[in-house]
Amino acid sequence: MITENNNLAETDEIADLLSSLPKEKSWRSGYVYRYQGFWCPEKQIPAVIAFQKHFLAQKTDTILVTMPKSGTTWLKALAFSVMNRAKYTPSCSPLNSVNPHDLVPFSLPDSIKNSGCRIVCLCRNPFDNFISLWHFACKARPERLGPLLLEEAFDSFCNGLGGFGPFFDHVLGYWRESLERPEEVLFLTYEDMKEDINSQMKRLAEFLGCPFSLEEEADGVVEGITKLCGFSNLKDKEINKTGRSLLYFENKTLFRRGEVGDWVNYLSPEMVDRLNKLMEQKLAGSGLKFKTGL
Ligand SMILES: Nc1ncnc2c1ncn2[C@@H]1O[C@H](COP(=O)(O)OS(=O)(=O)O)[C@@H](OP(=O)(O)O)[C@H]1O
Repeated sequence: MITENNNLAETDEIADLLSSLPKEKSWRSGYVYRYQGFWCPEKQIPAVIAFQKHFLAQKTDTILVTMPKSGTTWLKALAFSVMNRAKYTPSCSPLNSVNPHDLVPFSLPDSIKNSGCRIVCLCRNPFDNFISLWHFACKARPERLGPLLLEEAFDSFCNGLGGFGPFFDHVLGYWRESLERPEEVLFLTYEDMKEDINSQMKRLAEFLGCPFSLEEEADGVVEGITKLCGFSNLKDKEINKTGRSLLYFENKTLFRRGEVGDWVNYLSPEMVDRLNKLMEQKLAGSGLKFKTGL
């Protein structure tokens, strides 16, 4: 009974909270609400609150932080493989039959900041991140809402919506933390990983406290893991062609092109100009620069 009453009280609290927050139509269905500065889908707000209230981070935890469509699946595969390499060689890795999202769960609350645990943040240039988000939203959007126009989605992305935005607030928050607390926060970019995955993975392993030994390097362990977690290898696994993870997403939607610079095929010169100006303005003085593939 007590639990039931508590649940009812919490439901009322959430309804009150939602009615007090700014809201906008979601790209997919329903609304997104601006909660603690970021745009969240309605159904995820109770989860965020519960997590912030109850999750206690331990110093030994490793937290992966990403914007949706910035390379989460890739980072989960790499971090899992690096940390478990003593247990699994690439040929017997669970990644051969399980999607990375089912090996590394989603998370993030307040105690993390003070726990001294490690945080790995992966970001992607906003041009490609937006295009990847848009493609995904087009697939996930119910048919009854009609097509999600590129122009409409772009405008809303620039206004801070889309994928837990504002994009730049999210990215800059973690960028600044990584400069202030480099032992606790590692900042990676999708573009650097595409350019040289072996050296970025060595940075990751060092940060996670399990650097590759000279012997491992000579034995090709680094290349073995980067190949296992590579786009074409994961994309071709049966589980990622036909399976579902995260309860409802089809795994195949997590693997589209996996390239830097695909946005040139979609954005008009006016859009590019608008996002370039926004990026310059938001990143000014921060020291953060994104490679866009041009
Ligand atoms: N292994 C690997 N290597 C390189 N790139 C990869 C990999 N896995 C997924 N991808 C590309 O990442 C984009 C999906 O982003 P996320 O994994 O963050 O999606 S999600 O937020 O978890 O739903 C999406 O980018 P786009 O192709 O540009 O849409 C995927 O194709």
